[in-house]
Amino acid sequence: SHTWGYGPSNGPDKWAKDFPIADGSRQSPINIVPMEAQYDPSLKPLKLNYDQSNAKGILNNGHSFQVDFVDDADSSTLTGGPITGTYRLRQFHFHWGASDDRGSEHTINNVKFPSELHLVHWNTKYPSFGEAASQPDGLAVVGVFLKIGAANPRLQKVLDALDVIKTKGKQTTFSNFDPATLLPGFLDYWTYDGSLTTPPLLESVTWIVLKEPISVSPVQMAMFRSLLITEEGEHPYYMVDNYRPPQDLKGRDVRASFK
Ligand SMILES: NS(=O)(=O)c1ccc(C(=O)NCc2ccc(F)cc2F)cc1
Repeated sequence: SHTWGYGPSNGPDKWAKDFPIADGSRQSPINIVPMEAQYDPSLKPLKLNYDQSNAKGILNNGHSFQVDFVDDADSSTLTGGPITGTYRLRQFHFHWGASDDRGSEHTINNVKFPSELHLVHWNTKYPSFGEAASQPDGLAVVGVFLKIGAANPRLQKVLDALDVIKTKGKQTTFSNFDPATLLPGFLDYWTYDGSLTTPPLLESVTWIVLKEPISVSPVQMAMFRSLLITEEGEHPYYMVDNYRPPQDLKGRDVRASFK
């Protein structure tokens, strides 16, 4: 069976065939309209406590690249914000475009950013990521927009590792990296109930989308686009436009942590 992707024959408009939840009631991403978000004074500040020694490896999975973390203890956690309890960092990854005018999954007033970072966490009330991924309160993903500007030195360490994971299935060790260095100065956020933005599109994600973007330079964006979705030896296709467009809100509320 041909697997899902972002091309004309296996892209987001085709996913509902194999994953009917694609047409569900709490799908992600969404377009965020700040004027329609409700300020919720009961929302707590986000607490992201990451241990840089938990970084394990970096992998090209054929539709993005991700940095995986050791998640067998509460050493890299997300607490506070809209969530109750403790969520453990599992991995972070990005989505990006073929050009700087697109690439993010969430949009703000229909404005697309060139890329979006996702920090994926799972609720420790469940025994594993896989278990949590099937629960309505199982996952929490922090989304961070990347905006074209000055080169981002903290991002550069991740990008420098890409040349050894060019093709699908390649991975290498990646250690001593604190993903908190990728976060903007202020952690104001919007939050809503949503889903994974790639198959299996499970409706288990509390989304926490930061208002403040981080910077990325055009040269750094070109490094994202040098990755391949194809395996070594296959005809090469570049990994670009690996973003799902915004989905219907279907009556959901979007809350803001700030006025
Ligand atoms: N872009 S996003 O942040 O919304 C996102 C985050 C994680 C995953 C994921 O882990 N997929 C594989 C996967 C692995 C195990 C499992 F049980 C479920 C499952 F989706 C997919 C999308």
